[in-house]
Amino acid sequence: MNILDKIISDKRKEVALRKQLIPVSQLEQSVLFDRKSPSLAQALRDSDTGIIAEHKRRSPSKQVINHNLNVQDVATGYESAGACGMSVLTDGKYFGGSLDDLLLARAASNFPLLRKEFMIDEYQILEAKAYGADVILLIAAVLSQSEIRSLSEFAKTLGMDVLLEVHNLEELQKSIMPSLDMLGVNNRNLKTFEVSLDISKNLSAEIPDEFVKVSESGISTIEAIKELRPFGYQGYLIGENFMKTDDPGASATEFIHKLR
Ligand SMILES: O=P(O)(O)OC[C@@H](O)[C@@H](O)c1c[nH]c2ccccc12
Repeated sequence: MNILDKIISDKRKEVALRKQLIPVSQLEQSVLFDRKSPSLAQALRDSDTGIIAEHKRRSPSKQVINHNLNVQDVATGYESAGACGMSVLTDGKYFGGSLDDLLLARAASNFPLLRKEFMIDEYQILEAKAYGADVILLIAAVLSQSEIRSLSEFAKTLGMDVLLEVHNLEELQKSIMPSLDMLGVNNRNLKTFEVSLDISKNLSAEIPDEFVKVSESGISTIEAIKELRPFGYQGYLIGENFMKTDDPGASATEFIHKLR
């Protein structure tokens, strides 16, 4: 079993338990449930820098990235840096995150928040909304075409944006559908952890223009973004490069300033 299969098999068990713990009716009572979600796709279209900054304490590929930060400080730091939005890892077992991280980020900021999670069930989308997310991630490598369709259409009924992540042409071709807002190309292979910006470069021409193109993972320099821009990318998802520092907000501020 590769790491992605393992994560998904654990996730199925986790979601089954969560459903028993907190019923949907309770999620729907969250004061955040009726909040209007700002659009990350629109923020990226309107931006000349396009940074989505991520909160990630650890990962299966890098082990510990940073365990000494306060997620609220990171959120305010990223927002004042001029990031278009923030991605908050909520998986606990492999990434050290939680839904409480999302809630705290929400309490500290007003910009679009992405729930970074391995989504397999509508229940997780309801959780995302209830804990203050505006955007969900769907990973084509672990979902069938009909699952992508039903999950993305469900998110749209809640007024959320959908970022669909692919890593190869086959995943992209099965996924293109009108209920998606952004197409993200993950430069990291989630099965082997190998990273290459060529993945974004090679797939860009196959992404229809109506979707905002996002390049994800392994981006740590201004040069990388300048290389990717001519391929039509308007969004850049950056985690480790900011999170490995003592002050991710300050690091994002400097990065975004240099991009302008
Ligand atoms: O830390 P990086 O290399 O800048 O990567 C950020 C983000 O793209 C990465 O965390 C990510 C992309 N897709 C994912 C899916 C699940 C978990 C994590 C991810």
